[in-house]
Amino acid sequence: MELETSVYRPNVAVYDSPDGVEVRGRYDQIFAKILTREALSFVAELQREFRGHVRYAMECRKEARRRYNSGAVPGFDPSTKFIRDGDWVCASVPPAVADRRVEITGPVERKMIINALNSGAKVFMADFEDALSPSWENLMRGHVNLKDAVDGSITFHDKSRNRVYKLNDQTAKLFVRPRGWHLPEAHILIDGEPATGCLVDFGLYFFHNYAKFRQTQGSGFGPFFYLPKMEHSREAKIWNSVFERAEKMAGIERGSIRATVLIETLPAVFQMNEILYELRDHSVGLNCGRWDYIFSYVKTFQAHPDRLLPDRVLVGMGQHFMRSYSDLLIRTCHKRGVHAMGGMAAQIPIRDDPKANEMALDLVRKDKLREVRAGHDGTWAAHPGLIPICMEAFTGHMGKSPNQIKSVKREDAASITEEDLLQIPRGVRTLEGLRLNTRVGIQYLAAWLTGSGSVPLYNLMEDAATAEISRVQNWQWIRYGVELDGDGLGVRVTKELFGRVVEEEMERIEKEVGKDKFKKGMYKEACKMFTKQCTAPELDDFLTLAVYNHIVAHYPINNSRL
Ligand SMILES: CC(=O)SCCNC(=O)CCNC(=O)[C@H](O)C(C)(C)COP(=O)(O)OP(=O)(O)OC[C@H]1O[C@@H](n2cnc3c(N)ncnc32)[C@H](O)[C@@H]1OP(=O)(O)O
Ligand SMILES: O=CC(=O)O
Ligand SMILES: [Mg+2]
Repeated sequence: MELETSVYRPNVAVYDSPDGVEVRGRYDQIFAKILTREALSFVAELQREFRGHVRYAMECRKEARRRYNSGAVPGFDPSTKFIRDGDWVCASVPPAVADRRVEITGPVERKMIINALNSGAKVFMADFEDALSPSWENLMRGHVNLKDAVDGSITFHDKSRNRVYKLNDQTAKLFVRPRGWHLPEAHILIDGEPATGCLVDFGLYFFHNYAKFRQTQGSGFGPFFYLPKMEHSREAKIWNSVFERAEKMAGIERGSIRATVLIETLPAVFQMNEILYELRDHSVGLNCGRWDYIFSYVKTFQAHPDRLLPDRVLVGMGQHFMRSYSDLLIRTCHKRGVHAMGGMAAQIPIRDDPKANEMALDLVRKDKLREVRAGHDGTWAAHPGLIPICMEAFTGHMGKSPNQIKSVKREDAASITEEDLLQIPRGVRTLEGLRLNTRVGIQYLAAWLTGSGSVPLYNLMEDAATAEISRVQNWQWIRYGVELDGDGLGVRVTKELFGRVVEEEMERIEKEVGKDKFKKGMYKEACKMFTKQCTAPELDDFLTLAVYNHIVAHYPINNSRL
């Protein structure tokens, strides 16, 4: 089926909502097939049952932040030592997803979904999170697209190239990543309050797709999910209860739904066993979400000027704290019988420069070889052009074995300590680092405000997680007036210096994108928001949360901004 959403006509129709549910997003008859009364009732049930737990978990995050801001550092919890020392394992891996050596990721856009499912990767992670700007249109179209993908009818006609896209016979297995616990969905009010974004993403997708998915993709299991940005096992416990609730509603066996949790916050690295334990009947492993992890390192240590990061480009997987995190994740997952997934290299193919392209591909190759040799069971690719390299690295090492869960135990990683996991990354800070953060942060935000959540910038993939690093690093350098020690000039970062950098980088952006695009785009608005966040007295928790209201469009009353 080709997707044709209708043109906006005010006040023509409203969604058939159950009591206490108000849909304030644009009406579209295609969206109405997703926002059915029954599906909305299911989302409302989830919201009513779990909102108190979510609120409490978010309060606990704040409390932890207060402790870190008063000088504490994250560490292993003595009260859950019995879980870390225990001999338990997670439920066995569903055969349909035993082999996940290469997973492609991408936003829930129609053409990309088809391309990703046809890409030759074992898994496609369809993203409502880092790679998606969560506007009403993007979210709802995403649900329509996923429903068509799961029932196999999805097509896309690229009119400019007169090319029709449809699914191959063999496709990747679908995982869906809902938003993090912290993001609201302002277009759906439940009992007068914005719904929890991830419960909307999960609830709508699960409701419409569980039956078909289990028949056609999961061989009796599923649907499958990725769970982002958790900081504590209590958050995993909520997901586990949500899954049980959904299984009950659907009348399917407990343990049908499976999820891989991204370990992408610093506090969560000390909770990996506990997170798997909470989800032990629903787990298919953990993943090294390296970009958010770096962001989280800065955020966690926002009040620790002795733990400043060097230039963003220097904080790679070779840094001791990053290697320790990946090694401990592998050991933990394999001890518990589940996948230890690697992460995303930021390089993407460079079409117009063969030499630069070869260098970029070589960096990806090295990153994937490091992962598979360390014991990871699979990895992420940002672009279909990277799949052959990732496949080659993993298959070259694993051969026909679907994974390394049983073969690589990494007992040596048992000696990894809190100090290893927190070790300050080494490297210098430069003016070019400040400039790059600024240039990338502004352009990413401009894209996000106009509907694109993942973009190519300077031959790298940029999404919400990588943009966060740029933002918080700038904030930290300004806040502590750091010396740009890599330049050898003794220059310190001040608000005035940053102001000049912003001006000059805006000029550069205008030159690079062209006057016309610059004028039509939201660069000036993005610049204002990014500058405000980088110079704020208190660090905002999330870039996308702070600017979310700018993409909220309420209908049918008027197209208001909250
Ligand atoms: C930190 C994290 O959370 S990582 C996970 C979240 N991030 C992501 O998922 C990023 C996914 N990747 C992307 O969005 C894109 O690859 C970008 C933005 C980085 C680059 O996009 P572009 O420059 O437009 O890619 P490019 O023009 O080379 O695309 C070529 C083709 O590949 C397709 N393609 C590119 N990336 C993907 C993808 N991830 N999935 C499916 N298809 C893709 C394009 O649709 C295009 O198809 P076509 O030839 O049929 O028209
Ligand atoms: O979600 C992945 C990450 O690296 O962040
Ligand atoms: Mg992430």
